[in-house]
Amino acid sequence: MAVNSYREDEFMENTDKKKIFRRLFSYLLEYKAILIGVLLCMAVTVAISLVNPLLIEEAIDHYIANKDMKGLMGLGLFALGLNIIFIIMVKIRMYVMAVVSNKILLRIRQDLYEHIQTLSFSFFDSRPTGKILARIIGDVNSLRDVLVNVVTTLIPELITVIGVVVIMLIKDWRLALASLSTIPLMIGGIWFVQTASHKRWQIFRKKSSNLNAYVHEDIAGMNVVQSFGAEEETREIFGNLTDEHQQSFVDAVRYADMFGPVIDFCWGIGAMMLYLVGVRFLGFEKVSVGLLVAFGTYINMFWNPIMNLSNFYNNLVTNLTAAERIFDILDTKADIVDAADVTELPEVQGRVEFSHVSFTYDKGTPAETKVLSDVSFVVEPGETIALVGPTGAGKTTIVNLISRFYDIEDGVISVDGYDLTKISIESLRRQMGVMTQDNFIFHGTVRENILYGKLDATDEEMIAAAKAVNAHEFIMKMEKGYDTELKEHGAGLSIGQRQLIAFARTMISMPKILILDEATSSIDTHTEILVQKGIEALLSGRTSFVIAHRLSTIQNADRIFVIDQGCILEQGSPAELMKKKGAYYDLYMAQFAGLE
Ligand SMILES: Nc1ncnc2c1ncn2[C@@H]1O[C@H](COP(=O)(O)OP(=O)(O)OP(=O)(O)O)[C@@H](O)[C@H]1O
Repeated sequence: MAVNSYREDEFMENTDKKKIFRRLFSYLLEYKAILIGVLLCMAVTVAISLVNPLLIEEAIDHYIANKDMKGLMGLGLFALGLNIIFIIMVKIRMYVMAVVSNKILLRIRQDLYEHIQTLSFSFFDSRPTGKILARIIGDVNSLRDVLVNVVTTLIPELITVIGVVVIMLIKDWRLALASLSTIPLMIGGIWFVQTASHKRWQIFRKKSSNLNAYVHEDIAGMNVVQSFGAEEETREIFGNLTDEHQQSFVDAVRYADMFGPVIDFCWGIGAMMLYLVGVRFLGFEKVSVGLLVAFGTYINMFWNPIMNLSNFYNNLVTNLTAAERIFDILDTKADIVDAADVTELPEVQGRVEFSHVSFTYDKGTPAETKVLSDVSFVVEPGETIALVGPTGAGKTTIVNLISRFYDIEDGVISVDGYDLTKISIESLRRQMGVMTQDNFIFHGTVRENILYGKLDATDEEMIAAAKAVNAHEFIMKMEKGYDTELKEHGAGLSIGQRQLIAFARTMISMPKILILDEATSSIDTHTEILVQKGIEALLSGRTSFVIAHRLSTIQNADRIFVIDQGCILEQGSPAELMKKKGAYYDLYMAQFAGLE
């Protein structure tokens, strides 16, 4: 059940922006030593920029007023030297911050990727792949500017602003107050703009995510789209989604772009107040030209960083939603996790027991609509169990529960007497082999795809596994044998060939418990007989569960479970069930009637 698709916006809890910012900042703190170096560079640049207006005041009031050209030249050279140091420091700071921010993005992406690997099936069942990709790629990239600007803008500009205010107050408190009289207006304006734009940036990110989800789904299902000639419909859906995306962007930008004019307005009024108070009320006898010029520079030095800070804030508001979405995933707890006191499952014999197991995918579903209700059975080591029954009966669900891909609501599932919730998931899954109809083939060589089952296997083991499932022959016919490059999803291979490679991958891991969920359905009958022989040889003495709609493939099973509506309707050997003339007999006759 998908809780959201490309049609619906993702639900996000309201988060505390300060907390998100602090958390993002904590990534920076891991580079404390480097950041202290950067801040020292910046302290030098801030100090130089604060001294510059004083040099101008000195030049005007002392050297120019006294026509001291020599002194003026000396001061000019001194200013030049300071400003060369300024440029070098800025370059160093920019380079170091680019390296640090990239390292942090890598780390966040790695954390996100590793965390997603631990999440349970229910997480992936409930959201489209495209939306997950949007968070790993797009949202993480959006954080780059925020991280760099925290250090290069927030800290130095704040220091500059405080420094400027202090110097202005010391030099002339009346001019200082006049220049800064519009600060309350600015705070009110920015608060209004950020509140309005943050909501709209959240909507924009959700719309981007929807678009991503749709494009991903559309490309993955391109063969269906083209074979049903549905290009027109998909174009229309895509068009609607891009319209929504674009509209949400325009909406957000409309508010975000108000940051600049608010600052400009307050800056302009502040400058007017400075000259009004300086010239009109105080007069030239109290305020020297040099002081007024210095104040004119300081007022720019105050509002310029304020403008930069507001741009930073704007950028923060825009991208904080990306951080929210990343932390939302990082905070998603895996449903299926090891309890604190789990033990390692030792090497198993393969006895599987279900005791009064009930299960539903949506917790809290009424008893009568449960996917499995009160299922009990015992499978002895080495037994081959075939699960048959109508579509949606619950066969796949039963085998998924043995691997503990989902947790049950009632009852106990155990392997060799070990309750699955009391043993580590890794030690359980390591001893299991699961093959489904649509086994994934990764981009890489045939060898890499097979070795996925056992990374340290030797070439001999790999060839033995491939031979056992009769994949060796067709692999050797490929251009470069085991070194042939396969495309993503196994494009370029027949479905049967993909399954043979997946079989070899499962075989090489030599599982103690094997699950074949419609695994042989795409192999032609001749190959299937060969594969079956291989499987039988490899798995003699191992427990296996085989789900098959083609009843001809399960005639060698020790027992057949007929599953219907989440219950085991009947069970027994193929011969016993035929004799019983119950549900299995009916299924068998329905498949083979007319063939005899
Ligand atoms: N991930 C899921 N989320 C919610 N419901 C699910 C999920 N997977 C299966 N179901 C539901 O659980 C029921 C049993 O599904 P299951 O896949 O076990 O049937 P099955 O017997 O294996 O069917 P088939 O022979 O078609 O593969 C069905 O009603 C199905 O809709």
